[in-house]
Amino acid sequence: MHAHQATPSRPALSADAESVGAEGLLPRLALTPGEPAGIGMELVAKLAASDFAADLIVIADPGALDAAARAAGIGLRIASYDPSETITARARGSVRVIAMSLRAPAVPGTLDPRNAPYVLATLARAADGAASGEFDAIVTAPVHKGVINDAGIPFTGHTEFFAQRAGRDVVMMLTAPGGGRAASGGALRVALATTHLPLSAVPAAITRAGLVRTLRILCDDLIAHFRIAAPRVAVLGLNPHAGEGGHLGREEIDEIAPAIKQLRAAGFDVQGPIPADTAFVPAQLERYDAVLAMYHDQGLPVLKHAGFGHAVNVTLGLPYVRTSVDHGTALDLAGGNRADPGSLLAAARLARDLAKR
Ligand SMILES: NC(=O)C1=CN([C@@H]2O[C@H](COP(=O)(O)OP(=O)(O)OC[C@H]3O[C@@H](n4cnc5c(N)ncnc54)[C@H](O)[C@@H]3O)[C@@H](O)[C@H]2O)C=CC1
Ligand SMILES: NCC(=O)COP(=O)(O)O
Repeated sequence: MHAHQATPSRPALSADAESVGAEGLLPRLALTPGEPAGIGMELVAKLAASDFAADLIVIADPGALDAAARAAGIGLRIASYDPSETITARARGSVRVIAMSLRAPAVPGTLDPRNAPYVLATLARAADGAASGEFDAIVTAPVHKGVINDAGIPFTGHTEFFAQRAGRDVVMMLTAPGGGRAASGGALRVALATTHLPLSAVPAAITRAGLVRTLRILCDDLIAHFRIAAPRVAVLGLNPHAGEGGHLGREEIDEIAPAIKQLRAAGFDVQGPIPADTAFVPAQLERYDAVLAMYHDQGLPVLKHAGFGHAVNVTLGLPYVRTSVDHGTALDLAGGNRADPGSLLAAARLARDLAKR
């Protein structure tokens, strides 16, 4: 059944066929467009208009999705989602939708806290469907963390939301094409020991036990899902010069080095603590498959400098695959058909690849 008709100008079948599964079924990806005042719906429409081979299940308000697509010059074919239906080909521009209703009209560029429960409901539906095996993976477009909190709902990010719902410890890792070790595909991979918390709270959050958990998840995932047989991981220090032997801070001595020692004793090739200011010079990066940064803005500026627009955020440690874009809601671009879908496409590709593995 078509909830919203709109014929794409050229409804060609997907040519991106290498990814079709052994039984000929397309992998089923749950897509959450995120903040309705941002660029998420436009990006989802642009992904749908491409020849990307997957069964795209968009969890969103269908009217708002259609309007955002039209504003970008895309005529989507929006069908209602029936879980019992599987598909072997997707026409360009076609998506299936799990309909959820906005609480207030979506106005590009203007946040409205009344839509926060809607945004979280889309994430919850995606998480529950992925956990039950209904979806092969989740791909998320950006949410606005501030407006969800403005609505009175404590929320720090997708990563923490999915971790809590799944009851798992997770690790945020971003991967950008190029800039990393050639032997493991050349990608620059930056994982974070801490995620969305005030800078003043970071030192107390850097603990030996937490780092051991994070490094185990990171190493295990690099081996199992990224097919790196014996990953080499660089662990950054927290303080300038990795603490300068304790003269510029003790976290390296008290927490970080003992965690590294524990991982090495368990057979993992984990090095550090390495001073963060030189860890990202090309000769250093060539030695490592991933870098563990101690906090968000220690690692992500470098990653985004290297690959903004093509990088992917992946949550390691979940019982299902979840990837996301490398950018935020870009309220300044919303509704203007100026949003680059490169990162969402890369996130969808990685989700599909990881789900196949
Ligand atoms: N995965 C997620 O849900 C993420 C959400 N955010 C949220 O986004 C909000 C806004 O964050 P900002 O720091 O302003 O970063 P932002 O990424 O939204 O914008 C930074 C700059 O990049 C540009 N930009 C972003 N995405 C683009 C795209 N696809 N194509 C072309 N240009 C693009 C924007 O126009 C702006 O100039 C934050 O409040 C945060 O909560 C931020 C990062 C990730
Ligand atoms: N800067 C990365 C970011 O904020 C993404 O967080 P999440 O919403 O994917 O947890």
